[in-house]
Amino acid sequence: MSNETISVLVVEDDHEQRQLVCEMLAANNFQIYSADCVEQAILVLKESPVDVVFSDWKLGTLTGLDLLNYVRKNLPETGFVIATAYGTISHAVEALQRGADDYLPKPFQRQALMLTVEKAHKAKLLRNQNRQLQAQLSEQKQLVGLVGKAPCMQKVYQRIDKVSATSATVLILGESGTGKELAARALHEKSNRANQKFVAINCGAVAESLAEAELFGAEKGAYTGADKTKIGKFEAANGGTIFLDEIGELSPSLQAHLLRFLQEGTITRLGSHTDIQLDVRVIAATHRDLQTQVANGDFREDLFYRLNVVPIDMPPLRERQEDIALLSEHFLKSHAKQHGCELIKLSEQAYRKLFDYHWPGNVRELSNRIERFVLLNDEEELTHLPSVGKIQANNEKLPNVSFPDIGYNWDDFERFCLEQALENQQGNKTKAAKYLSMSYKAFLYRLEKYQIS
Ligand SMILES: Nc1ncnc2c1ncn2[C@@H]1O[C@H](COP(=O)(O)OP(=O)(O)OP(=O)(O)O)[C@@H](O)[C@H]1O
Repeated sequence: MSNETISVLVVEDDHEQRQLVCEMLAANNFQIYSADCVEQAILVLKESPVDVVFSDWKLGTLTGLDLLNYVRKNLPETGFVIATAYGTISHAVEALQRGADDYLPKPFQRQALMLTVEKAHKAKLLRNQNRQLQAQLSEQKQLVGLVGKAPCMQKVYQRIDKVSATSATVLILGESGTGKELAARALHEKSNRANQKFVAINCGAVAESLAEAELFGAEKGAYTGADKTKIGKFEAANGGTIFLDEIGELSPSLQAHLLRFLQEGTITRLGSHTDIQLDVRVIAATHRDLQTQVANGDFREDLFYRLNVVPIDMPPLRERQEDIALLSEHFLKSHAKQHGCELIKLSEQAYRKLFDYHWPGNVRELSNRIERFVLLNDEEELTHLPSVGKIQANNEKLPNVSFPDIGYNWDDFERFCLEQALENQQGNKTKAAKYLSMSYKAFLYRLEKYQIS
């Protein structure tokens, strides 16, 4: 390794020793700074941060460890070597534990001194490189994160920024496709749990009979077919974040379990009596109006308040028209890359039509439409968007349902629609999903939810 530019601060209270070490290093073309105590060393470092600090353990009233603490706190990348007296191996161990790169027992040979200083310098370069890579990575994360500059999105970013440093429970509200899951991931990635797991679960997509085991785990034999212990999503997320999508779909019994976790930080696996303490941040989301669900008695009020500590509202796309061009460009690029297609541009007329559309499926719909455009390169197809007028006209085609005064159970109604659609299409699920203008996956979710076979 070239040592032409390596700068070393030698900290030693014994004048002769200091002189000797400095001379040895200078003879090998290191750039030398020196100090005889911790205080002076700090002054030197403030003026000229060096590549490596070579410090004696014993320095008057303070020790090399005090200097090491200062360096790790204020100049964390700097290499650090500590020289220890013969027979004081415990000092060496302590220094390594506190972040020194190496230690050198006294007395030492010139060669050993050179090797250890070079080793500390290498460690410094690695830390430096690591920091640069981390910075690049977080830049890339931003690129795959939330796109949008509208003032209502700025508010979302500010909220995310403010709460990401805490472990507060967050409730993300907004229509389907507005980016609730993306916001939850952004929150996790900005938090100090970023290196831990982010576990997402759609509460509406798990059959009720399996939901407890899925979320909280189950002991072997807890239910038919449980032939081994199952770790639930909460346990899997320990140390990290759990994202509970469609929280409004949670059954009353699971609402009680979740409330207990939020109050006490513990869960119990199905079939067990032992509490398990966990450290999991909860982010919940829903496209439903939870307050109405509370008023209707479908959602526990106490749980609602526990979840609603910090609400984040994801604005619908029609309320941030200024972001449509930005998002379109983003999806043109990302889908072209994903499918290995040429990057194509949209005409001004096409953009105008996109701006005028009301986007009931929000950003997801825009992404899907642009993806189709990237694959088919058919601008006419992309801009052939149903107008608001047409949607209203469609309302006339709705079946004439009369609602009884005593109210109506939404779940019964949904089940009724699913069964009718299946009957109408002679049990063909693909056709029934199409009949209800629903994706096949969404249709299957609901069949499973209502256990319609
Ligand atoms: N601001 C945004 N920037 C870039 N992509 C976005 C943005 N918002 C949403 N998307 C994309 O739109 C799609 C839907 O987003 P997401 O799943 O986060 O929405 P959601 O609100 O959780 O939907 P649902 O309520 O249906 O679960 C995803 O592909 C996501 O990457």
